[in-house]
Amino acid sequence: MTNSLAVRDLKAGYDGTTVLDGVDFTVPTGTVVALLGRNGVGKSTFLHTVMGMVKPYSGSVLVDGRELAGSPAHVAARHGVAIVPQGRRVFAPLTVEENLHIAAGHKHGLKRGRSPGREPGRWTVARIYELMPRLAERRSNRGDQLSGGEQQMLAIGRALLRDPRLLLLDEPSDGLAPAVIDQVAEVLAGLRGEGIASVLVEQDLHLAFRLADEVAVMQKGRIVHRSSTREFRTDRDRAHALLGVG
Ligand SMILES: Nc1ncnc2c1ncn2[C@@H]1O[C@H](COP(=O)(O)OP(=O)(O)OP(=O)(O)O)[C@@H](O)[C@H]1O
Repeated sequence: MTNSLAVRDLKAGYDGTTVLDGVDFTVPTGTVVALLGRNGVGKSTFLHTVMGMVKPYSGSVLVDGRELAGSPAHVAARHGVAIVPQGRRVFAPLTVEENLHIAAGHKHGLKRGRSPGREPGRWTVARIYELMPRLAERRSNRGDQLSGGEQQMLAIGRALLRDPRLLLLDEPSDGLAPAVIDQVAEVLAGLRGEGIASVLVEQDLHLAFRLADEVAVMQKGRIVHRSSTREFRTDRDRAHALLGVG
């Protein structure tokens, strides 16, 4: 099986501090891998380093076989990496429609109004509305008039419009009510079959277990456990020891 993402001995941090202390991590093509771990172990830093927002000290980040370690985020974006950041940064003063068209514009070299049709792996604003009808209903609302769940959906829509082959999701459930988490989970589950590999950083274990094929656990900037989701969720003692939860 090929890997969409293969990270080797990645070291990174901020101003000389070490946060990632030799991370080895793979995402087989078309699969979802949940990256779990207690607060502050370096999960967001890992996503930011893969995306090119944090420059690594050393190590390798292969995306579809191409070395991206140390490349800036726009290069990673061009090679099919997209991130849905924690806190779902959408443009507050712009409408849903404008937010989506800006993301789509990046892809089409700012040639607006052209629809590339329904090619597999190609996302259009119309397809985003199909996947998330709630966004279609709210298309004229500004980003800051949306609920947390709607903002999360908009952030997911913006990332998809980059046609990612590797999607980095940073705590999509953060700050959302359980019923809303369910809606977001349904959207993410709907991406199955789209050929997108994902890294899902998530504190909500129910969501992680529902979406992920495999589970990795980070402690102190290293991956200390890797298994199938099925194996991990049935081994409560291990989950408790690694994450401090039952
Ligand atoms: N921009 C930054 N500048 C300096 N230090 C940072 C920065 N971002 C994160 N850190 C530090 O890096 C360490 C790891 O943080 P990170 O956000 O990657 O952890 P995390 O596992 O994602 O935790 P959480 O679930 O709380 O987001 C922490 O000690 C944090 O304070």
